[in-house]
Amino acid sequence: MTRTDDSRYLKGGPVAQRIIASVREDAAIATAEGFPPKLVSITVGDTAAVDVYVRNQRAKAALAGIGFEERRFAADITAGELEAAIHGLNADPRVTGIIIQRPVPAHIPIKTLQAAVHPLKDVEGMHPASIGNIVYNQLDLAPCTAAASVELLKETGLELKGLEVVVVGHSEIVGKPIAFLLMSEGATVTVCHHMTRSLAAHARRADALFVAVGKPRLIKADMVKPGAAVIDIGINSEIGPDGETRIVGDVDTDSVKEVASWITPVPGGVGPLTVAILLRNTMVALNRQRALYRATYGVPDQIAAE
Ligand SMILES: Nc1nc(=O)c2c([nH]1)NC[C@@H]1CN(c3ccc(C(=O)N[C@@H](CCC(=O)O)C(=O)O)cc3)C=[N+]21
Repeated sequence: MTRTDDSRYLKGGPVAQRIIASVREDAAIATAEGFPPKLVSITVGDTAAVDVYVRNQRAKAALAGIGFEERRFAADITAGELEAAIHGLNADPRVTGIIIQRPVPAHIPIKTLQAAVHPLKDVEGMHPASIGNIVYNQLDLAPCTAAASVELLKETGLELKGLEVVVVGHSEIVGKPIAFLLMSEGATVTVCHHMTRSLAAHARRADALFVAVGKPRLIKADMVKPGAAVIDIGINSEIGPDGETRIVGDVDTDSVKEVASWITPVPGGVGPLTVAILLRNTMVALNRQRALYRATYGVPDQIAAE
């Protein structure tokens, strides 16, 4: 079976297209009503790791009718200067959403930057208040990669209530938010990480296995329960047998696909959906800003009725 025809592959592209089409309708209405959505991307220093992501953000934002502006800062900028730039974007009514591309240089504390983004403009869902909302089961604006991964699992049609899920990797931006999203959906979640004693023993019990650690082919066929859904969030570049650089995930896809019932390809799985969710989050942010605007300046019902 060829890679593209195999129905075991859970592809992100079609789901992303659906989301982008619906974002496009909402963005057109908002624009006609005088609230054009706009996303600002911040990259700091060497951006090789995020170039693909930013390129796709720009292309898909254009498709969706969302404005996109990239701000690049030199690696030696201070945290204070960056915070000031973020505060400027917070105060700019033309800016709907701000995304700080990771990683940033080591001398810049990423948490300080994430906390500097106004929660109403936090389209990436990484402000402490946004993460808090996830813990409190308010799920409509979640970190994009985590939300994309969970959305792909839902494409399988598996009942999430009571599902045995294992998440490998406990990063703030992927593993932890996935665990919270799935707990909210009623799944039984086990989170494994570099100190976990027997990764294989845990992984083999999973009906759905999420992997986000950045280790090529960490997950082999004998670590996967037959019939499981495997969501591969890894993005690793390596030199292939042909001498070309290629992107591979954290799962040994060729062997695992013989055991699993569903598996996300890399590329073409979680990645494209991540970008679509970012755009959807931008519309969620815009709607919250508009609600605040209405609450502040809208004509109260009693006066309107007179
Ligand atoms: N604050 C922050 N949030 C992130 O979510 C974040 C980040 N920083 N820094 C970088 C990583 C990487 N990342 C990708 C998302 C989509 C694709 C993507 O669209 N991939 C396509 C590749 C298509 C192509 O090669 O053009 C695919 O998988 O099919 C890639 C990479 C998000 N990240």
